[in-house]
Amino acid sequence: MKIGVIGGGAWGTALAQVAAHEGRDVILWARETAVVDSINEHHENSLFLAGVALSPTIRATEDLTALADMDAILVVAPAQHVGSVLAAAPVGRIPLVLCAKGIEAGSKRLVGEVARAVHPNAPIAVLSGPTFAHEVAAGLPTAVTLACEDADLGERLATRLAARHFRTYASTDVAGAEIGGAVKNVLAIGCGVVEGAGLGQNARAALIARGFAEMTRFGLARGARAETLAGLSGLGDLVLTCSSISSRNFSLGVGLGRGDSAAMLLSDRRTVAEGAFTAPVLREAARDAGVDMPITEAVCRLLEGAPVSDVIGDLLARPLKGEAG
Ligand SMILES: NC(=O)c1ccc[n+]([C@@H]2O[C@H](COP(=O)([O-])OP(=O)(O)OC[C@H]3O[C@@H](n4cnc5c(N)ncnc54)[C@H](O)[C@@H]3O)[C@@H](O)[C@H]2O)c1
Ligand SMILES: O=P(O)(O)OC[C@H](O)CO
Repeated sequence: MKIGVIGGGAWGTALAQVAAHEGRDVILWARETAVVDSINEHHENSLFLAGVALSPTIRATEDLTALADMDAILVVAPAQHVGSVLAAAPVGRIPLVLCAKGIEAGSKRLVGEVARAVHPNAPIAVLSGPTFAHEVAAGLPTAVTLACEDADLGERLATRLAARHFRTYASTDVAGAEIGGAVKNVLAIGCGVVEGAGLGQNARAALIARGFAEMTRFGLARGARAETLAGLSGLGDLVLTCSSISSRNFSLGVGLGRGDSAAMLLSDRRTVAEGAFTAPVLREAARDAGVDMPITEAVCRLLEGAPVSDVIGDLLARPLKGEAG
């Protein structure tokens, strides 16, 4: 099976490394010449995944047409750029496995909806779950959801993308897999704020549980299945990113919790914290759907510069309600 990867960040590189197991050929498209040169000359992505020795069967390119005869393409550009990058890619009927976690600003579309609009003939799958790139690249045990509406294709992709340390669990709930991954990034910023502001571990656990309630309300309103939201791509990833400073979203929140501005925290990053872009569009999408998402609203206010004490005070001052509400 010939695998193409679009995106030479940490996650695209780690997935290329998984796909290259057993000596399989993989072509990775990156937009940075430095990434292409680093992978081809030194078998390392020194910009985004430094220190990991990559398989020599991974070939990098800046030419999207090199992906024209792939059996599947993993799409690992940041969510806000998937549309523009895919528009330039020769996809046709090649299955696209979407690995970005976010919602497109402006259009409010999930990444799958973006991909379908650009390449209506390409089958769509979503790969998502608790997956820090550096752990996957190091061969540490990891499990993901592989969602595809076409169950047969989903099973084939799940089988072919799995490796000994990389377990894929097939699902047909594409929206559920996407929504879990997009929403958890926003909630992870909130958990980082709790950490940065020193609000304690009780508060963090409460935010994870009530954040999961928000994710579930929004997901069900958008056609996701509850079991997907409670699975690897939803709750599993929420727990991971809300518990570790390795998460870019969590670490952004830590900075906000300490009183730094989002503009300052985002300005010196080469890597992407998807939740910062997803939060405002998720807030809009939730309002459109009539879904109450107070933690998402709070994260938006923090990103917009509201003082931490005001935002936390307002969250705590909300009227008491039943847990199921
Ligand atoms: N890193 C992880 O552990 C991890 C794990 C699972 C999913 N993801 C998801 O994968 C996606 C990619 O994240 P990453 O961690 O690989 O990225 P990264 O933070 O390591 O690198 C940034 C990436 O953004 C790309 N980029 C920047 N500006 C761009 C533009 N204008 N057009 C196209 N691409 C542009 C860069 O080329 C680079 O590939 C995100 O949606 C992320 O949430 C990441
Ligand atoms: O570093 P983050 O916060 O983008 O999280 C990376 C992955 O999404 C974890 O599954």
